[in-house]
This record gives sequence, C-alpha cells and structure tokens, in this order.
Amino acid sequence: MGNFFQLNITRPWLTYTHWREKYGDLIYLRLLGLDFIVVNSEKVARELMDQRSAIYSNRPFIATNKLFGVDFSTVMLPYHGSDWKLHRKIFHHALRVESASRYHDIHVKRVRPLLKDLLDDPSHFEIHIQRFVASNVMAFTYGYDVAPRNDPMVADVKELVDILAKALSPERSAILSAFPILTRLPVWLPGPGSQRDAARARELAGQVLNVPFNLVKKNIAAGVAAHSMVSDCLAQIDEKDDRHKQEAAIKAAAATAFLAGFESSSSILHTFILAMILYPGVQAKGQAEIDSVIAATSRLPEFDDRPLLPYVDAILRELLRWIPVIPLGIPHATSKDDVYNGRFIPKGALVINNVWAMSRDESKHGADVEEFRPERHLAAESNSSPQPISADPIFGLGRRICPGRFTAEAVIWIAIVNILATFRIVKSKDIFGEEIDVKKEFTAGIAVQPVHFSCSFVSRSEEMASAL
Ligand code: HEM
Repeated sequence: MGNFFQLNITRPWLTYTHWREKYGDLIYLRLLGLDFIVVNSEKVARELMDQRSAIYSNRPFIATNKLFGVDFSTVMLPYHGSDWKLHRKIFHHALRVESASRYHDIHVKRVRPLLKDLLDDPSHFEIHIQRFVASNVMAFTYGYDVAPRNDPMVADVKELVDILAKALSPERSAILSAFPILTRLPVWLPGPGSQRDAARARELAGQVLNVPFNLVKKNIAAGVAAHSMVSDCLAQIDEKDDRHKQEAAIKAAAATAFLAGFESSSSILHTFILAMILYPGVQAKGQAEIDSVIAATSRLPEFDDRPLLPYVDAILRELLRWIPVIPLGIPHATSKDDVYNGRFIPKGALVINNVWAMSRDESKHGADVEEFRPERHLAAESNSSPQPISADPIFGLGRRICPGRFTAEAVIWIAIVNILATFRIVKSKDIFGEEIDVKKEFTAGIAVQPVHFSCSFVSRSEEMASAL
C-alpha cells in the first residue's frame, strides 16, 4: 500500500503539495502494483506534457466510465486510438481561438438574463449561474436556446452530472482521481443503490448524446439550424471518409462539451461570488476600473472593452489560481518508458499534474498565496508579461489540453465583468439585521466548489436595474 495511508483522502492535493518540500517536484509512488508520478511544478509538467507529449498524452483506464454510460467522452479516450484524434479535430475546428470569438454574441446575449435573475431572485444565485453556463454551452454546441426555467435537456445533463458526482462521492472520486486502479477492486464496485444509479446514468447519457444532436439534424433538414459547433461540423463532413464514424464522433464530442464545461465553469463563477464577498476591496477596485471605462449606468460591458480592463483580467487570473477548480487536473498516462533527470518513469505510469501545488508556487506568484490578490498578475508587480489565460495549467497541458479553454474563458469573463458592473455583492443579513458570516470553505472531489453560502446582490444603479 506504500504511502496510501499518509494521504489526505478527500484532498490528496494537499498531501502532494506538502510532500513537495520533502520529495521535490517529481514524486514517484508505487501503490497496489501501479506506478504513480505526481508532478508538483509547472516547469517539470511542461517539460514532460508539452515537450515529451508523444509519451505523456494517454489516459488511464477508469472502469466506472462504461458502467455509467459516459465512455464516449473525449476526456478519457485513449491517445492512440483514431477516435480521440477525430474528436480533437472537431474541437479544433469549432473551438480554437479564432472560432471561439464567433460565439461572443451568444455570451453577451445570455448575460442580461443572468443579471435579471440575480436581481429578482438573489438567494438562488447558484442555480442562475448554472443556467447561464448551460445556456451558453447549449447555444454554441447545438444552437439550442434553453427555456427560461426547467429546460428538459439541461435537466438531463444536470441529473447525469449529479449522479456521477454522487456515485463518485468526494472521498471516492478523490481517491479515484489519485488512484484509478481502485475502480477495478471489488470494494469500489457500486452496491444495489449505485447499480440503479448506473442504469439511470446510462439512460440519461443516451439522451444527452442523442436528443440535442438529433434536433440539430432535424433543423438542418428543415433549413432552420442556427450556427453551432454541431451544425458547422456536420457541414464539414468528408464524404470520402466513413460518414457514420464522423457523425458518431461529432455527437460524442458535443455531449462531452456539455459534461466537461458545465460544472467547471459554474464552480469558477461560484468561487468568484465568494471571493468578491471575502475581498470587498478587490470588488470595489474592479468596479472603479469598469466605471472609468464605461460611464456608469450607460451600458453593460462587452468584449470590445476587455483590453481596457486589465484589473478585471487580473481578477479572472486570480480566480483560476486561488482555488484551482480541478486541483489535480485529469490524470495522464505514459505510453512508453522514459527517463527524466536521471529518474526512470515506466510505461503505463499514471501521471498526476498537481495544479494546486503549481498555484501555490511562491517563486511564480509571490508571497501570501492563500490570499485573493489580483495585483500579483499585473505587469507592474510581476516581473514578466503574463502568459495567456488559456495557457494556465488549470486547463491542463500538452496534447490533452482543454479544447474548450477559449470559450470557457470568454463565458466566465463576460459574467464577472457584468456582475461587477451591475451589483455590489455583500453578505446577507439575518432577521436581527446581523451580517451572516461567509467562510472560505470548499467541497472536495475531482472538481471543487464553494460550500453553499448566502449573499445579497445590491443594484449599483436604479437606472440599470430597471433597464434589465
Ligand atoms: C473553466 C472551465 C474549464 C476548465 C477549468 C477545464 C479544465 C480541463 C482540464 C484540466 C482538462 C484535462 C487536461 C489535461 O488532461 O491535461 C480538460 C479537458 C477537456 N475539456 Fe475542459 N475545462 C473547462 C471547460 C471546458 C469547456 C467549456 C469545454 C467544451 C466546450 C471543455 C472540454 C474539454 C474536453 C473535450 C477535454 C478533454 C480533452 C482531451 O482529453 O483530449 N472544457 N478540461
């Protein structure tokens, strides 16, 4: 079992980060007969994932994916198969940086309903944020306009994501993200309740795959399809090649986009709300910058304003760094033996990029890494010009880097700049008029998000509120 019992099971990234001081940037573990490599620094991660990507781009096998019907997902496809290459081609075509900007209008159009929901019903801000993210992903993926309330397709995805999160409880998913081999052991095989969940997940996965995809095909046939990733890719199908295989890949890549983009982007926006409450000075500074560029109340911010809003960009960078939403990334696996700095790394080793440790690297981020301090990213304070946000290790590295990163960045940016422009986010008050305390507390699991807290959204201008 080796180091197994020394681990903080629910938050293994903390143990790995602690071990960095003792064992360094590359930690080798042998557990349950398997080789694990934990990479604790961005420099080493780049040398392996980027510069030796031919070796470090495979994924480990995770048994529960098939059991729960999500083995179509791009995220876990083996590197050497033709399916993964086809999926990445589809994503590259639809979501590379130049393509992602074509969806800016979609994001701008959907931010106003978010602001209105926050104004009318602030206590359910988490639901509004999830709906905002879902409506963006459904629009750019399928050209589908989600219903203002209880959209059936969003409900399916949400139920599926919830079952997956429950089946992979925080403890279990944390262990599985660190030690996927455990999925092969009887102790981790689901019990009777989980078998029901698995059957329901398979049913939902079938719906998530087929229903929106078939709707796009129907709309194309009727000549009414909106521009989207799926309609674009179907139009580009190479008739000389296997049509069925290409359609299946488009369908699977599109469903992956929703599953991969929904929770991560929503969680980051929840963390944004929390950070703004805990750091009111940062909030005020962001608002002052926006007011200096867009005369207060005249209009809502848009993408063209972005170059003039460096502090808002710094808030976004700090959000990704402060609480990395997927602290251990998605595990990679080696496809042949390697030697790095004299250390042998065997074929089949599971490679974990400890993004948490990278986000706590004081040589890159300066001191007080536990604090939310956007200034650390501003040119005047940091010595070098910052890397693009899309290159942040939170989006992964090498050939498996997140293909949705440009779109995710755009969706999150437009939301935070508009929320800041429109509201002061403050602590709620109880019936005695006392402020309700808000703590920096997060759930554990493969992805982390703030534990539920309450807050108030105070409109910064009557005029803007009535315009919503
Ligand atoms: C803030 C939001 C997001 C974060 C933090 C995030 C993060 C990640 C990470 C860490 C990986 C694994 C990278 C690696 O293996 O090194 C990944 C993979 C992936 N992401 Fe994202 N992602 C986000 C949003 C999205 C969106 C919006 C989409 C789709 C539109 C998307 C689609 C994917 C896909 C398809 C993969 C699998 C790539 C592969 O295995 O080749 N993600 N993402």
